[in-house]
Amino acid sequence: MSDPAPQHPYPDAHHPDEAPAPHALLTPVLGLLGTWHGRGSGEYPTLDADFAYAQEVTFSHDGRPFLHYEARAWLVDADGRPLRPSARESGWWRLQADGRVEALITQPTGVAEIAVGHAGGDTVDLSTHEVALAPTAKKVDATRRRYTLTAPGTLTFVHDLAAVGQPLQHHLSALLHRKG
Ligand code: HEM
Repeated sequence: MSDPAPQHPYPDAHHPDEAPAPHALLTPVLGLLGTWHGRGSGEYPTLDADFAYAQEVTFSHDGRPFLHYEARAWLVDADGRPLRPSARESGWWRLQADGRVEALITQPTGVAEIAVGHAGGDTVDLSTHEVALAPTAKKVDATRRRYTLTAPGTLTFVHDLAAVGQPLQHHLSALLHRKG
C-alpha cells in the first residue's frame, strides 16, 4: 500500500551546493539563494511618517529555471522591537536567456505584479510589466525593485512605488544579511 502522507520527493534547495543542482539559467541569481534577514526604512508622500521595518527574504529552487521568492516584513520601533506585521509577498522569478527575468509576485493587499528585468553582475533590477488589482486593493501603478549583492552575504534592496496617484518614487530601502 502506498504511504498516505509521503514526503515531497523534490524539496527546494536553498544553497548552490545543495541538491538538486541549479538549472544553468539560474547562474546569474545563485548568489541570492538562501534566507536573508535585515532592517530597512520606508517612506511615501501620502504617509504621515517614515517607518522602520525588519524583513526576512528567502530564495529557493527545485532544479528548474525559476526561483521561489518569499518576503515577510514587520514594523519595528526605534529600538528594533517588533510593532506589527507588515507587507508580505511571494512569487516566482522565471529566468530566461541572457539573465532576463520575468517575476510574478502576489501580495495579500490584493496586488499581483508581473515585473520584468535583468539579473547580471551583482544586481537584479525589476520593473513593472503589468499590475492586476483585486477590486478592493489600493491603486498600484508600478514598482521598481533593485537587489544588489554588495559583499558576500550582504544584500541591499531598494523599492520604488507609483501608487495612489503618486509618481514612481522611493518607498523602501533595506540592508539584508544572509542567515546561517
Ligand atoms: C518591506 C516591504 C514593505 C513595507 C515594510 C511596507 C510598509 C508600508 C507601510 C508601513 C505603509 C503605511 C500603511 C500601513 O501602515 O500599513 C505602506 C503603505 C503602502 N505601501 Fe508599502 N510596504 C512594503 C512593500 C510594499 C510593496 C511591495 C508595495 C506595492 C507593490 C507597497 C505599496 C504600498 C501602498 C500602495 C501603500 C498605501 C499608500 C497610501 O495609501 O497612502 N508596499 N507600506
